[in-house]
This record gives sequence, C-alpha cells and structure tokens, in this order.
Amino acid sequence: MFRYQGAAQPVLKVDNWQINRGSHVFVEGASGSGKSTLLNLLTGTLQPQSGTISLLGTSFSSLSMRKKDQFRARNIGVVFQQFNLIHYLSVAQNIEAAAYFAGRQQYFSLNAVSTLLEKLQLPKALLHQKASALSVGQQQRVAIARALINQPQLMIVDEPTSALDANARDKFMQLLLATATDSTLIFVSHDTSLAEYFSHHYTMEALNSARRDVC
Ligand SMILES: Nc1ncnc2c1ncn2[C@@H]1O[C@H](COP(=O)(O)OP(=O)(O)OP(=O)(O)O)[C@@H](O)[C@H]1O
Repeated sequence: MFRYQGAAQPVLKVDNWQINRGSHVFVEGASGSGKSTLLNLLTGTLQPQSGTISLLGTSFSSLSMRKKDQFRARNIGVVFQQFNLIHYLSVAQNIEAAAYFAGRQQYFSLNAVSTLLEKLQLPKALLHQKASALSVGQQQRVAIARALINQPQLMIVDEPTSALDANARDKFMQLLLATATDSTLIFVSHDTSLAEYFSHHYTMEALNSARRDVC
C-alpha cells in the first residue's frame, strides 16, 4: 500500500501481483490511475508504507537505499517517459554511464554499443553525437540501448510512445520487443492499442483495490 504524504486515501493498494520471469506484461491505466506511482515503487524511488515488493527473488522493498540503488543499476533497465538522457553527453557516454553505475564498466565496449545501436536501427555515426542533437525517435532508441546495456533481467518502460504517430509507434514497439527478448518486461501506458504486443495485460483498476474501494 502506498499513500502520498498528506493524502487522505492511499493511491495504490495492490493485494497481490505476481509476474512470471521472462513474461512481457502490459499495464494500462487512465491518467491519474497510479501508473507512475507503481513504477516508482518498482524502481525503489518510492517506498510502500505496508506490504513488500520482491523482484527477481530479492525482497527489494526491505533493502537499504544504497543496496536498492545497486540492485536497480545491476538488474533493472528503465526507459522513462521523457527518456532522461544527459543532453550534454554523447550517445556512447550516456550508455557508458549506465554501465558505470551498475559497476559493469569493465564489460562496456564501443563494439557492444554499436551492436545494440545496429539492432535498434540507429547509425553508428550517432555514437559520438550529443544527446541534445538527436531527434525524439533517436532519443527513444538510445534510451532503450541505455536500458539494455547491462542486460537487465527486468525492463520497466513508462509510456514512451505518447509523442509518436501510429507508424513510428509500431516500429518502436517492434524494436523494443525484439531487443528485450531475454528480459522480463513491464510496460505501462494509457494507450490500450499497445496491449496487442503483450502476452499479459492488466488494468490499474484491476490491480488497485484502493481505486475499487473509492468507486
Ligand atoms: N507527489 C505527489 N503527491 C501527492 N499526490 C500525488 C503525487 N504524485 C501523484 N499524486 C497523485 O496520485 C495519483 C496517481 O498519480 P500517478 O502520477 O501515479 O498517475 P498516472 O497514472 O501515472 O498518471 P499520468 O498517466 O497522467 O502520468 C493522482 O491522483 C495524483 O494526483
């Protein structure tokens, strides 16, 4: 259960939610239904007031902040709604930063990044381009590359398609699913048409008994 400070009611009350390893899961919910709150709990930015969150067999919500940061960097790849690339760094440096924070810089190589960029249909020439000089579509794909560089067991993707037209959105989804084949994937969006890409679908209403209580 999670309640924002000062709020009368919890925004999220999930009785029980389990996802099998390796599954690709779509969570749909209207604006304000608690999608970002759920993802912030899953990435450890927020802490539930009661209940526990276990990820990949680890009791994630009971880890110290430092251990949570380490666990997230090593095991979770996140693609944010706004991508969160560091604009003054190059594409390669943005991706290298993710390897560095995971303590995996010894595995980082420009070759590995080039291979990822190729899979994501981005030209190699972009490697040394500043993130600020990328188109929105290119930023999205670099954000996927950054999330995948540490070969995360869990990928969390927050509504990254809202600014795209239907064609670009389909292409993005195909690239994401083709490159994240080895990861468990949790994808949240208000766009129900994306559900067709996933084997498992949930609605925030079904997950969140706090909302059912209010309705
Ligand atoms: N920092 C906060 N303090 C208090 N209430 C908050 C805070 N952040 C979100 N809320 C409230 O929690 C509810 C869920 O918000 P959340 O951002 O998780 O929804 P969402 O489904 O991600 O919405 P959107 O699709 O518009 O991004 C909303 O009613 C919102 O007003």
